[in-house]
Amino acid sequence: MASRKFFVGGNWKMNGDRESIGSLVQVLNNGEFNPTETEVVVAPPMLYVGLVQQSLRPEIAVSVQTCHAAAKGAFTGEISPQMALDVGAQWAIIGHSERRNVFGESDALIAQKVKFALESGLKVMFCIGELLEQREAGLTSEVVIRQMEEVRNAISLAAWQNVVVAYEPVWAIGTGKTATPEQAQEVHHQLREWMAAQLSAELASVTRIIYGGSVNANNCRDLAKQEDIDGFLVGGASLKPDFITIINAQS
Ligand SMILES: O=C(CO)COP(=O)(O)O
Repeated sequence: MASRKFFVGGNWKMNGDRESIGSLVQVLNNGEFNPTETEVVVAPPMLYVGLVQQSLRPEIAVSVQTCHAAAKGAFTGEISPQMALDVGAQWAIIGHSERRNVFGESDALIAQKVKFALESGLKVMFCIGELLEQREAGLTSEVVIRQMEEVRNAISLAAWQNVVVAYEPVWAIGTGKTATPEQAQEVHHQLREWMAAQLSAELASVTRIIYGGSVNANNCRDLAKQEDIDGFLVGGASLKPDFITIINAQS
C-alpha cells in the first residue's frame, strides 16, 4: 500500500469569537502530535483567518472555507484565493455540503472554484457526499462519482497532487450519526478504484481520501484503521480539545 500521510482538517464553520478562537489556538499550540506523521489544517471563519495564521504554530496550516473563482472584482461578500494566500492561508475547503445545499452551489460552480483555487496556488480539500434520500435509494456511488467527474473534467492530472478528497455523507454531518467504518471504507474504496480507472494508478495510490461526518474522539480510531481512510475533516469536535485526540487517531 502506498504510504499516504494522515491528514486531519478542522472545519470551524461559522463558530467562535476572538476569545474562544484565542483559547482554541492555545489548545492547538500546546497539543502533542507528530507533524511528520500527520498533516493538520484548520479552517476558521474568514474574518479570523489572518489572526489565526499569525498566532498558530507553524506545523498547522490554515484554510479558508470557500473562495470564489476569480482573483478580484464585483463579487460582494466573496473572497479570492489570492486574498486567502495573502493572509497566509494555504488551503481552501471547496464543495462543502453546506455550500452545496444551503447556498445552492452547483457541481459546475464547485468545479470552477476548485480549478481556480488550484491554479492560484491554494491546495484544496474537495468535499463530496450523498444526501440521506440518495443513500436510501442506492445512489451513493453514482452521486459521489458525478461530483468527482465534474472536477476531473475541469482540472489537469498534475493538479490532483494538491487535492485531498473529503467524503462527507450529508446525513452524517452535524447529526451525531457517523458512517460506520465499513460504510465509509466502502465508499472510499470505490473512489480510489474510480481514480485508478479515470486518473491514474499513481494518483489513486497517493491521493488522500478523508472522511467527515460526526467524527469524534471516540469513533476516530476505528475509522482510521480502515485501509482507504486517510484522515478526517472534522466539524463540531474540531472546536474542542478532542481535536488533539482525533489528530492522533492513527498513532
Ligand atoms: O461538515 C463537517 C466537516 O466539514 C463535519 O461536521 P461534524 O463533524 O460537525 O459532523
